[in-house]
Amino acid sequence: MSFVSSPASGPRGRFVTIEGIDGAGKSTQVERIAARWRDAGLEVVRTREPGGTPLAERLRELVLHQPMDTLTETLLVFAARRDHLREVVEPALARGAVVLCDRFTDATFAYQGGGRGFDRAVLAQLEGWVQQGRQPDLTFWFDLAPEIAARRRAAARAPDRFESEDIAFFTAVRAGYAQRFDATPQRVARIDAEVGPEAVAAQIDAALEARGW
Ligand SMILES: Nc1ncnc2c1ncn2[C@@H]1O[C@H](COP(=O)(O)OP(=O)(O)OP(=O)(O)O)[C@@H](O)[C@H]1O
Ligand SMILES: Cc1cn([C@H]2C[C@H](O)[C@@H](COP(=O)(O)O)O2)c(=O)[nH]c1=O
Repeated sequence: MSFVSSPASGPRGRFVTIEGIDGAGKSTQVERIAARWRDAGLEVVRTREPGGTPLAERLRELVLHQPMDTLTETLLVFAARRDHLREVVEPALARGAVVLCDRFTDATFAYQGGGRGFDRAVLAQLEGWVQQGRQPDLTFWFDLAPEIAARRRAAARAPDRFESEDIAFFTAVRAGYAQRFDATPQRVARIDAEVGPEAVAAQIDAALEARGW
């Protein structure tokens, strides 16, 4: 397994993202995915959005905990993303690393677009400006019923601004993910996240093996 292409074309890493509603079980799996590539000798950069740089982590604190309107929320997640891309993601991909990122722009389409009802055409414009064409090579979509995710969250931690939202919000976020992924099915591996951690891990392995990764 090598993600590094010939010297003539320069190194090229892989950008892998993990998505799903809060409580889907992403954090539970991420280190296992990273270890798979690390064990194969690859550099793995584990990161997250919003966040991943000192500036973006400060913006994350605001987005998760300060009251604000949806336009402000949207601009802050894209501002955090711009810094993260420039400082972490693009340099790592240029070195030939695997970047494993907990959430990316699909979350903006799902949460701000689906959950908050923000205009998707504006999101698409911001996406173009901020990302200059950068998209994940592979996205794991941890999909499960919002009721199950809510029970998991309630048992795990105190809620932030998003986690305090009701089932209707997370139903809209889930639909937002489904709509977003309809447009790019080839880059998305849907994971049935309602099953136990071992069964989730087996689906991830199968998706990677199906891609020769
Ligand atoms: N497959 C699973 N089956 C049952 N419980 C799970 C499973 N995966 C994770 N959990 C539990 O559910 C809770 C939420 O999991 P986790 O923090 O991994 O979710 P998450 O998707 O990272 O959430 P968030 O996006 O909000 O950070 C934790 O208590 C975790 O132990
Ligand atoms: C990238 C991104 C994230 N969000 C929301 C989704 C989650 O509720 C939080 C991040 O918390 P996590 O525990 O790290 O998953 O932020 C969003 O609304 N829009 C985005 O673009």
